[in-house]
Amino acid sequence: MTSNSTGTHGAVLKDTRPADERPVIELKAAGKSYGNIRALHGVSLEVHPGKVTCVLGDNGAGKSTLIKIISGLHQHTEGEFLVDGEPVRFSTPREALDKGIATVYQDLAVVPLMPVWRNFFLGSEMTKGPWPVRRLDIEKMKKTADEELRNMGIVLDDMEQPIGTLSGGQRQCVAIARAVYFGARVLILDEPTAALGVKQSGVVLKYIAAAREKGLGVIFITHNPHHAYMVGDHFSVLRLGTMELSASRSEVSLEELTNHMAGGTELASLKHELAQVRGVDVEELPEDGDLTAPVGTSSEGKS
Ligand SMILES: Nc1ncnc2c1ncn2[C@@H]1O[C@H](COP(=O)(O)OP(=O)(O)OP(=O)(O)O)[C@@H](O)[C@H]1O
Repeated sequence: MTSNSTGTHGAVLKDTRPADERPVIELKAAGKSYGNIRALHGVSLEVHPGKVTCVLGDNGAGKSTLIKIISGLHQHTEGEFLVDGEPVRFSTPREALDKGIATVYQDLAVVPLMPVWRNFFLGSEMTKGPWPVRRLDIEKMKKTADEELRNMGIVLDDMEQPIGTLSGGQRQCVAIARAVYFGARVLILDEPTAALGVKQSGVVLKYIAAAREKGLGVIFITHNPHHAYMVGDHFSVLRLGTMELSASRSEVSLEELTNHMAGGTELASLKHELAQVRGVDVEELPEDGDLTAPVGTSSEGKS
């Protein structure tokens, strides 16, 4: 893959790629330390319009730190962060939003007892100023929210119903539709399917695919390689703050991605924990991952 490059004195060289191949967001060997704790190190990642970049990783891998840098909650302490080819360092989430970067967190910024349509416009200019707004405006807002949701495949009977009565998947979709309506170019989705069952995960995944079709760049944070592979164009696996894998769809199969997550990351962490509990070195545990076998033996040949 061709890439932008950095000069010997740290100056950003011009991106020579054709305009339609340039990323909206680019991290180059980026990192973040919290005091002595190095949460992220040497991470490179690109987000392109109309593409879904999946970021996978175990607990503590650095996923939240990565999205906090991009969404303006924290600043990187190493490397570069570029938006539209320009180095940036956001001080607030508002600055990220102004560049069209919207983050949808798992615990949504919605007010459960408020109607769906008001949540859709929550914080927007349309609901600021003296309240109540004119009946006409309310009808217009309801109609707009309804149309925007329908556009992306969610049909609700009543825009007046409290958003808390919707399923978790539908609430995620309202938040995504809201970000799209208010002009997001990049959506950062923080584990949007984590708390959902199969059917609701399907609803959200369909919505992610719809956002992609609309030309948005998406960063999809997830623990689930199957969910990632259903909608992803590129897969980045973080492990202990560094990028363990960065591969496009044609470069990695679902099986390989799953093995990376389950076989590599999870098993390695579990073995590390178990070795600590048993007070032995990791090397002394069975190679084949049979953690029931006695220390210093292999489970092969076990009757
Ligand atoms: N504000 C902070 N101060 C100090 N250390 C932090 C802070 N935030 C995160 N860390 C540390 O940075 C590392 C990466 O954490 P991060 O939350 O980014 O991981 P994660 O992949 O999002 O994990 P999870 O899936 O559990 O949310 C962890 O070791 C964590 O303890």
